[in-house]
Amino acid sequence: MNKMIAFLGAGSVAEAVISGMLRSEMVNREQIIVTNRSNQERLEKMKSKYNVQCMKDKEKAFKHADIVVLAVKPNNVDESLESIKAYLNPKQLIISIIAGVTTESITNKIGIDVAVVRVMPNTSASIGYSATAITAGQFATDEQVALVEALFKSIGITSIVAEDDMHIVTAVSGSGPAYVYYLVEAMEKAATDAGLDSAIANQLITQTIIGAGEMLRQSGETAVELRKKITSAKGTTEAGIKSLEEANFQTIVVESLKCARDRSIELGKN
Ligand SMILES: NC(=O)C1=CN([C@@H]2O[C@H](COP(=O)(O)OP(=O)(O)OC[C@H]3O[C@@H](n4cnc5c(N)ncnc54)[C@H](O)[C@@H]3O)[C@@H](O)[C@H]2O)C=CC1
Ligand SMILES: O=C(O)[C@@H]1CCC=N1
Repeated sequence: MNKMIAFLGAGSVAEAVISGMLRSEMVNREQIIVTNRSNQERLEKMKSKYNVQCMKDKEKAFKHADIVVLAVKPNNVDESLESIKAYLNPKQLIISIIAGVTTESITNKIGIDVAVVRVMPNTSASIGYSATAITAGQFATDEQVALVEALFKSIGITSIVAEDDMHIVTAVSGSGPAYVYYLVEAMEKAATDAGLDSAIANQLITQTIIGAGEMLRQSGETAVELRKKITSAKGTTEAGIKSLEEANFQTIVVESLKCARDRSIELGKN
């Protein structure tokens, strides 16, 4: 891949995607340009950490880029696109990582018939473990979608989805790692409250999460089947699961993801 990729926004997800792509050697550091609104310190950090091209001059950054990656918060879409749209042209490929905002709305804001492909990766991109959903906008060709797939396959797995499904995808796999970390926080609290050394607790819990993830991937069994194998009659797991059931754990999780999905819909409307 010998294209120039310019990032609008240098936050958490931009860093995860950039570090993952560099790690995979899909692109090299000279192909990556990073811009931000005003945080010079952040650009300097990206420069020193990844040695990518960091610049304030948006004309220089975006005019000659082949691919433009939008990695700003949904509430910064209007002003940030306004600041670069004069430098964009119909031959470029726009990749939007922004939650909620449709490809149509981005095309309209840019004001030219340019290809927009919307993606929803997650922060595990930084180690090549992103789960990325991809959806194509009106002007994106099959070739451009294939290019986006190849780029994001370098940082994990990809799925092509209908644009309307991006809201639930954002709840499930975009925000998903945060729910897992939240569960880990609770497990660590339980372990240390019971007197276990925190470093030992962290090591055991981390490996437990990795092992469970790999079992889901490798065993060919469903989550229910795997759970049942651990749940001995009258045993410890049964006691723990019973307590989760009494607290309506599944309802709570379903409700949480619904809130995240609704928020994605709301972000798109605003
Ligand atoms: N953090 C995550 O795990 C994921 C985030 N996303 C989406 O990615 C986008 C970025 O999220 P984060 O990286 O978490 O946010 P962040 O707040 O860490 O980064 C956003 C960046 O955009 C920059 N920015 C704001 N206005 C700008 C402008 N006018 N010109 C240039 N840069 C500007 C900010 O300075 C900041 O560096 C959001 O739309 C979010 O929905 C998508 C998938 C996962
Ligand atoms: O919290 C957010 O809005 C973004 C979208 C998915 C993950 N983080």
